Amino acid sequence: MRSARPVAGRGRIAPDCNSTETPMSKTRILPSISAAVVAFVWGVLTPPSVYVLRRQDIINNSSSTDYPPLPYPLPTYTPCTSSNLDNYLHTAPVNGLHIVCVSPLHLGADGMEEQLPQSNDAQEQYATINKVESLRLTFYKGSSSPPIILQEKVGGRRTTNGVDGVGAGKKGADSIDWQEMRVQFYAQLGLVPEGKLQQPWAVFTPTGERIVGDSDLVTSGDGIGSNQYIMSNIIASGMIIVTQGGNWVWPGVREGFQRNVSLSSSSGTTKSLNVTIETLSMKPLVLSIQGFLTDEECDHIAEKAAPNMQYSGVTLKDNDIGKAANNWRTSQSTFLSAKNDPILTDIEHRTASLTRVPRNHQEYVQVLRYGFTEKYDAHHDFFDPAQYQSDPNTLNLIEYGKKNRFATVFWYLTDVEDGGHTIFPRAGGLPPMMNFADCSRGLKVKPQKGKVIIFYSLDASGARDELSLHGACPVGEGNVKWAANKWVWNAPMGYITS
Ligand SMILES: O=C(O)CCC(=O)C(=O)O
Ligand SMILES: [Fe+2]
Repeated sequence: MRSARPVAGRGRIAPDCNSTETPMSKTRILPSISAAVVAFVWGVLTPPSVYVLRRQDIINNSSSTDYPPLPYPLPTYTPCTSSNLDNYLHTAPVNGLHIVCVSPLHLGADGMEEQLPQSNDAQEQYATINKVESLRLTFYKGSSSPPIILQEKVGGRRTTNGVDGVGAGKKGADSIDWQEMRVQFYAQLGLVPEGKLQQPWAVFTPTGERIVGDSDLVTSGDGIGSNQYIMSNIIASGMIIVTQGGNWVWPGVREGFQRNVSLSSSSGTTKSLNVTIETLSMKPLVLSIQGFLTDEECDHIAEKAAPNMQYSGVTLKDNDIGKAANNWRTSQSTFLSAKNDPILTDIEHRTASLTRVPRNHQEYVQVLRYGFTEKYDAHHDFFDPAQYQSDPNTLNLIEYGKKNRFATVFWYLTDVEDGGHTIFPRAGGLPPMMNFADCSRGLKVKPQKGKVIIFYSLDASGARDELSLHGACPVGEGNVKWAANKWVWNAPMGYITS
């Protein structure tokens, strides 16, 4: 069952087509790396330094000037206070999940560096975005604390007299070059670029809105996707999250951790929904959300699927070719398209909002029905290319491993009184199994109508998580379990386009 981790590609860093800077080269990266080493040693040898905020009259000035609004909304400001950080930091490093705190700075009238205000007040935000000349960045590699806190400053563009931010040089968000900041991210967080088997890393707000990805082309001007857009969003957000895998992963924090999250509706037709995401397991990452689906929605899905349910297959691995699927899986299933079905369409949008992964990464929903004794032995939802070497269709689909099922959003459509648990037999790092039908070990999730769980088959770095092994335990007498798989890939797949 085990497989090699995808080898991260080490391609060149694509220069931004519209950048006025020269493409990055080793000569630019090397000083950054030395700076990173110094910063690292500094960070390890000294306690985390708290930047001392110098009061400045800039705060008073900010209301006296009217700054024009930006042509896009800015994210909510999340200050890196210890209580906010508590919602993102882990006691052990998480592979591929990083936190960066961003403080905007400028040189005050006295030539001293000053921290600019950050808040949710629009005028204050615009003032800061117009005045910023450099940033102080605090890196939490692996989103763990303590101890790796590094401080780095990204300077503003060089001005005519060669000093950052002084004289006739540019001010404002556009004076800070995303390309330069990107180099710091590579150096400080140990990121790897997009490669044959690696999706590009990406930057998000703490609520999972994507700001920019490493392979994004930066557009010119000041619209969405421009340098100004990226920097304004990063500054306004205050805290930002970087995932090496390029897709949002809700930080699990610890078992039992609860996070309140607001979900957007599909097209303004339904009201938004507030849910609580609870961490059931850290390894693998399994999250649970009660009341995600209404009873009516659950019934609608099961009724719609019922006429087409079939005892059906699994994608056979090389070693299993010739074997019948009911060796492992005795349930019935069918795929449902949401086309012309406003209820399903709405749930797909809600699922996209819940995962913060766009809807075009989803497969059609696969509805499942288990009668008495029916089950699905432990398996992974990802495809390990090593196990599909004689299946060119699967290999092409997954691009030899660059693309894969990333997360499963599993919808429970009925209550089940006896049996029918979803089981994660390696939860917490338990050893590999000998008997894949063993329902006696690991984390067991009881089916409850309207509840969903999210489990991540790929970790935040994009690597396949062997611990995401899971199965469905046999259903007890007199019970029927209806449920559904909403598989979310790590890249757009073209199944769902509209
Ligand atoms: O029914 C369950 O609880 C899990 C089903 C499953 O893992 C699958 O269909 O891939
Ligand atoms: Fe599964």
